[in-house]
Amino acid sequence: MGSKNKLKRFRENETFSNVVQPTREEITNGNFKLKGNWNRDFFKSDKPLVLELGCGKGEYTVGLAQRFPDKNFLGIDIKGARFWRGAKTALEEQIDNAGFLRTQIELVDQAFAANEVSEIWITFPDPQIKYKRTKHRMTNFEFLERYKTILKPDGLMHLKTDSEFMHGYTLGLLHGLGHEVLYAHHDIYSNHMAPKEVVGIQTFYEKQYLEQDKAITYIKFKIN
Ligand SMILES: C[S@@+](CC[C@H](N)C(=O)[O-])C[C@H]1O[C@@H](n2cnc3c(N)ncnc32)[C@H](O)[C@@H]1O
Repeated sequence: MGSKNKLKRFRENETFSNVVQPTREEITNGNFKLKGNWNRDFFKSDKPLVLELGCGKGEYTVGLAQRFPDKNFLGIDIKGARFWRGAKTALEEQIDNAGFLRTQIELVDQAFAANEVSEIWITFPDPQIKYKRTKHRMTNFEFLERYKTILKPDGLMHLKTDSEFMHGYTLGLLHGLGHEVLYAHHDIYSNHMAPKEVVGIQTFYEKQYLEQDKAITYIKFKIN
């Protein structure tokens, strides 16, 4: 995408009522107004709050919001020019239970209060395979701890990825840490038992992997 197009999207994001773009300082200074108040002040409705981390264009945020009007969905990504797509679609189609937050996933435990979140979807994260990149892997121990602080005690986690490495790494970690795996499959489109929302929504990255005939994996789990 050209830089002119990006700038246009950045400007439009600023006018979108369903987009929040706080500075890092606004989140980390301890006074972030939306922390603990996402339903009351942003969605203006009291429903279970579901996050999509690394949402890209926001296919899951928008797709799930359409399928589950009784929940609120917030897509999070650092790249505003990407989620512009999902935000614009949600506005045009008047999907008022979908929104977007531009921030670093590392800050989730400062952007949300304890027990504020009911579910977290992680969709096609970069697997960060190299050893030195382990700290950026979105299901590593530190990230799981962050998710745990904001999730309700019975909160659900969903990981959808094409990466066999990410799938195996996460399963191993969950097993080792004694977390509860509720469902796992290494090739969801070959499994007729796969949950509808897992096979019924395809993200931008996912479509490219499917064209390359790659298997798509999924894990649903709880963090104890
Ligand atoms: C491989 S893409 C997947 C996007 C989308 N979920 C999809 O499946 O099409 C990973 C996304 O995560 C975002 N991302 C990666 N690390 C991040 C971080 N630490 N904080 C916020 N966003 C991040 C990137 O900007 C990118 O949009």
